Amino acid sequence: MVKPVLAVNFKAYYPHSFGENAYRLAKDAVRVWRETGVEVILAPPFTELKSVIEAVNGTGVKVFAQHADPVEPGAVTGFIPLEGLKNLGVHGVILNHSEHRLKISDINYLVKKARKLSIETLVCADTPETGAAVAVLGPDMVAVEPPELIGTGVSVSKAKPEVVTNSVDVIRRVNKDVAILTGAGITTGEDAYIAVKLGTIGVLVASGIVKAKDPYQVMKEMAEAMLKGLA
Ligand SMILES: O=C[C@H](O)COP(=O)(O)O
Repeated sequence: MVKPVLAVNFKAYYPHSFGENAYRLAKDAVRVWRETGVEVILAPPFTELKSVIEAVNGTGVKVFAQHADPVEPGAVTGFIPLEGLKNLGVHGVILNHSEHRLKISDINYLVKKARKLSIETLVCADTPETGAAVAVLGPDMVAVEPPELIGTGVSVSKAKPEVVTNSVDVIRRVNKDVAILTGAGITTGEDAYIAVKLGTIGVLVASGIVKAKDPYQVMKEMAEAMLKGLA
């Protein structure tokens, strides 16, 4: 059976995403990975990458940066080249998140360069059509997220299931292999269950986990629901 993907974007919620909270979230994710075997991806803020990488060291949990800049290392003050992320030990990078958009030419540059550096790419898109446009570039994963539902707690899989099914449809026409994720408003196990039932392989979640009273319970519930959905 193909493993479902639980990708957790910490964003920059304060204090939830920082310091001891980020470390604890990473340890909770390791527990969920051990107990369920789902593919868990964590995307902490840049400032927490090192501690989260240490927290998951020796496990199957992957750590992604939330963004990278389309630059070569050098005189680029404040920019983040992929080489720096590689050096830190990240497994992958999120590109073109709705809150940090990139031009399509820059996504192309970063996807190709990341592949050369053995860094996985999770490219976000706001519509099924944009999802297909970025899938053509050959990333490892595409997440389609309607921006109006992000952070609302209203799940795209329930409120706009046609966005999910259309995404699978148009993305599969141009790329047979890319992993397709559902994102925006995913909050419960049921939201994640519906996302896989609609044809995607996992979910990209932020507030529903990061701001939860018990992030471990929510991650576990989502992981188990997706396993059930794919069985
Ligand atoms: O990267 C995560 C997405 O933007 C979804 O955010 P959300 O789960 O808070 O709606």
